[in-house]
Amino acid sequence: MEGSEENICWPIDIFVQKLPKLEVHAHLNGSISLSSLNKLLHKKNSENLEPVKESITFSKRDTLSLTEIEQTVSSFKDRALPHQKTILPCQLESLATCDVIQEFAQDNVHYLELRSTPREVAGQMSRRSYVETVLAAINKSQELGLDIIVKFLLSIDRRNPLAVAEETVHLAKEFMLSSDAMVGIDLSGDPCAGDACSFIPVLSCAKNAGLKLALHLGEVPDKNAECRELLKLFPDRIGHGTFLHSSKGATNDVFSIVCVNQVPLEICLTSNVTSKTVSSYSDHHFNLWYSAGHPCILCTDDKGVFQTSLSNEYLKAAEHYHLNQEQLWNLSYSSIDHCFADSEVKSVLKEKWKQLKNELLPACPEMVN
Ligand SMILES: CNc1ncnc2c1ncn2[C@@H]1O[C@H](COP(=O)(O)O)[C@@H](O)[C@H]1O
Ligand SMILES: [Zn+2]
Repeated sequence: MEGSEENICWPIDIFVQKLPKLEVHAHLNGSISLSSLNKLLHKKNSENLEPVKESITFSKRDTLSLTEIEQTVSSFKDRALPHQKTILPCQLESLATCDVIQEFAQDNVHYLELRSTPREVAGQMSRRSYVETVLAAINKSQELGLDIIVKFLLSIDRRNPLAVAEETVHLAKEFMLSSDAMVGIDLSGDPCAGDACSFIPVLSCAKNAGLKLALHLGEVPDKNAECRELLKLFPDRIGHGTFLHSSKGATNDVFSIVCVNQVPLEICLTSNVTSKTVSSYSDHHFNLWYSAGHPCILCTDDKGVFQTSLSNEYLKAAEHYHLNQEQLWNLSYSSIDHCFADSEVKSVLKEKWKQLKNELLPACPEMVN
């Protein structure tokens, strides 16, 4: 009966759109939508229909292997770049970043953490200028008056050599001194590639400098040894954590470190099912962790590649795990505690959420705070 009363408030698809949301796991280049990509490609040169059509066909498929995702994500925009003779990589990055931020804002995301791997294009863009460009685009979006706070994490791609990771952390340390937006380091890339443990010293250096750590951990099975070592860093959040539950093959010590420390999990439903690291929504680890009261944050991962939105991820949680509107609101609200903003920003966000609550859940006076 309670459920039917809630439905009187808003239909669920409208509710999830109106719900104020936080996005904390979004890879910049995987978040570029097809419409944005199309726009960028046609900005100066209209001959380049081929790569766009290709991307659309590729990403409309229902499932993608992790390797295919890697190829799609990392070449999503790069495939188009050589055709763009009149626009510089930095300009393209800037436009793409602005579009991604605007799209999240339109989806009622009021706080966004973007992450991206600084990359260089010989003779045209250094890793440093890549970081400067994204930060400038973030500043620009803040000046446009969009109702969204944006932060930035630099990604270490585990396929890259240690020297690149060292340069990445060096850049993050340097830019955090001049920009409030620079908040942390992410470890990502093909989860089967490279030796993630070799990055422990550099990750530790980032943490000691005051940068937050969000690590992709246990994205694929049989990585207990790697997870055990990386968990010794006490990451601030875990990306996916698909195989970190004892019932998903994690050893008891690995499982218990995550539980005891209440390390928040960044949950990407569509991404995991599409990339087949999880066989179905009913088999998704979110079910296990959420029902045990473990901190979970719904995220998109690569909204462009997977053609999703954060509203859609909340809708999926409602559909597959029978979360009611009050639970969805609480899930979004509790995510504020796990974001990488300072306590002042968190207070501002909590205030905003509380104000919006009355409009969103008028018929739910029994709601918890
Ligand atoms: C699907 N699950 C995933 N697992 C691991 N890493 C992922 C990922 N999805 C994306 N990336 C990482 O993000 C990069 C693209 O964004 P940026 O160029 O950095 O902005 C990819 O090349 C990969 O390293
Ligand atoms: Zn990810």
